[in-house]
Amino acid sequence: MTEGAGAAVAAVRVQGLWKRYGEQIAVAGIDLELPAGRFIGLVGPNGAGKTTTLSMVTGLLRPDQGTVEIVGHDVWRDPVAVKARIGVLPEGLRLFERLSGRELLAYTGRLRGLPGAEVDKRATQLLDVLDLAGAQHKLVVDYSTGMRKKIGLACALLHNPEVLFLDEPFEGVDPVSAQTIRGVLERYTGSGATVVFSSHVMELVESLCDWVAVMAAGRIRAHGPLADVRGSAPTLQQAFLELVGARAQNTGADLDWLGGGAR
Ligand SMILES: Nc1ncnc2c1ncn2[C@@H]1O[C@H](COP(=O)(O)OP(=O)(O)OP(=O)(O)O)[C@@H](O)[C@H]1O
Repeated sequence: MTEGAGAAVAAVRVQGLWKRYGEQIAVAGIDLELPAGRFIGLVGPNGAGKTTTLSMVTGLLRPDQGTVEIVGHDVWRDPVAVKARIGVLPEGLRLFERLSGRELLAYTGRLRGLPGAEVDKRATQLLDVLDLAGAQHKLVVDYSTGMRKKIGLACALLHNPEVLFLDEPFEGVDPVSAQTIRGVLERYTGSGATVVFSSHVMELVESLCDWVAVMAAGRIRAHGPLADVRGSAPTLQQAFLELVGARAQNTGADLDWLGGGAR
């Protein structure tokens, strides 16, 4: 059956995706379809394979096997079309440290092929909204962790992508900056764009996302609208612990020597 004319194209379609590092299987053959226009959380414990998956999905890391399509374009066969449609805030973000925030945005805008005047306008607005206007002429090397995340987000949003990928966007970010980032992302998805972000902070995912995919040991354990994945569990955290298994509930009872004071 062919797709009906009215059928929505998925923001991301992943089929049979594998990645091994030597003996270590980081991503074990995942299939996943992420709907467009949603705020999507990719959650999982440390080492689950989230970063590896996002790196393959955004064309930063070549899979051993499998395909990825972003709004209908193959990431590896049609990289230019894909890169024009996505924004990425990767883990361990590398920035041009010797540029100021304003210069970094100007440079990113020109790389994206935007006219200078449009880049200036958007940069001014983004710097303002993200509360970086006062630091726009400061070198990026002198930015704090939270400021780096915000300027990285501004760079990822500058060309108005259809799908935005964020790897742990709130890590190291203070509550005020987190609220600012959150506001920008909510406005962005409110206009029909898609956000995919990875996190292991369940409360954050639960409060932000309307769609989640749970990953553990390189596999997708559950995916769908937040309410469906949470099921009858009182919180996403509880549902997550049940999904990833009993080991996650180990409370360290064996560490009977631990308690402070030399014994
Ligand atoms: N470059 C690499 N070389 C070898 N092994 C790697 C490499 N990158 C990731 N791995 C392994 O692949 C697995 C998945 O790692 P990945 O970073 O994708 O997980 P994650 O879910 O993003 O974890 P975290 O939440 O801790 O960032 C882990 O077992 C990790 O040790």
